[in-house]
Amino acid sequence: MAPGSTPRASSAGFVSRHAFFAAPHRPAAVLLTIAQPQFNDGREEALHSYIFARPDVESKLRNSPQAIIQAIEEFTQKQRMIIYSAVKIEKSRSLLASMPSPPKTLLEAGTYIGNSAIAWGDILRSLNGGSAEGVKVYTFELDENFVKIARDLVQLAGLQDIVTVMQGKSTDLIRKLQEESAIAQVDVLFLDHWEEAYLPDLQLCEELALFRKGSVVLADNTDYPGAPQYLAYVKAGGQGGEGHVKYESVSHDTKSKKGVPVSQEFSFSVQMEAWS
Ligand SMILES: C[S@@+](CC[C@H](N)C(=O)[O-])C[C@H]1O[C@@H](n2cnc3c(N)ncnc32)[C@H](O)[C@@H]1O
Repeated sequence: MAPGSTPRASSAGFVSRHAFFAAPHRPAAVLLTIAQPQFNDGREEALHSYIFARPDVESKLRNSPQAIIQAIEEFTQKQRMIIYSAVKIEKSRSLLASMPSPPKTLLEAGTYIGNSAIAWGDILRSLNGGSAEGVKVYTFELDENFVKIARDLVQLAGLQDIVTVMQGKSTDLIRKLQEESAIAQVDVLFLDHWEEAYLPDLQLCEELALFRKGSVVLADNTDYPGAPQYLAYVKAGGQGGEGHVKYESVSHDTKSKKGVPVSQEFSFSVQMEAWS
C-alpha cells in the first residue's frame, strides 16, 4: 500500500503507524526495499474462511495451537500478513522457557487475528506442565472484526480458558484489568501494536506496579517501523529513581521472509528498588 493511501476500513492507528514512511531518519533506500504492510483489506476474513473451510479443520486443527499457527503461516505464503512470524515465536519460546519460574500472566498489546495470542497460550500452558491453572493471556485489539476472528481461532485452538481477547485500546484495558483486580502482576508484556504506544503502555505497567523482578518485556519491530523513544528508554535502563523498574535490554535480529532484517527488543526488569 502506498504511503498516504488508506485501507478498506481503516483501523485506528493506521495513519500514524505509516507516518514513519516519511520519517527523516529512514534512509530512502530502505523505504524502497521494504514491502509495506497491508491489512484490513479483506485478507483477514479470507484467512478465517481458509482455516474454517479446510477439510482437516476438525481432525487436525481443532485443539492444536501449533497446527493452527502452521496453517496461518501457510496462508501467509499467499497473502502477506502483519503477524509475529513463526521464527520470532520460536525465539520467544526459548526466552520464556529460560525464565527462572514459568510465566503465568502475559499481556499482549495488538491481537490482530490472534496468531501470537494462540502461541502465547500454548507456550505458557506447556511451560506450566500442560496445565491451564492460573495461566492467563490477556490480549488487546482495537478492531472489532479482528477481535471476532481472533476469538474464533482461539476457540478452535481450545485455548479459550487461557486466552482472553479484549476489544479496546490497550492503555484502557490494562488499567481496567488492574482496577478489577484481574491482574496483580505481569510476568510477560508483549508489545506488538502501534509503536508510538509502546512506551506509554510500558510506563503505565510501571505506574500500576504490575512488574516484578524478572518480568520480561518483548517488543516487536523496534527498528522498523521503529519505536525510537521506547528503545532509548529501555536501553537506558528505564527512567531511574526510587521505586522504578530497572531494565536490561538486548536486541535480537531476525530476517523477514524477504530477507529484510527486523529487530525485536527483549527487556528484563532486573531490579525494582531504588537505583542510580
Ligand atoms: C502487528 S498487529 C499484531 C499482530 C499479532 N500480534 C499477531 O502476531 O498476530 C497490530 C495490531 O494492533 C492493533 N492495535 C494498534 N494499536 C492498538 C492499541 N492501542 N490497542 C489495541 N490494539 C491496537 C491493530 O489494530 C493491529 O491489529
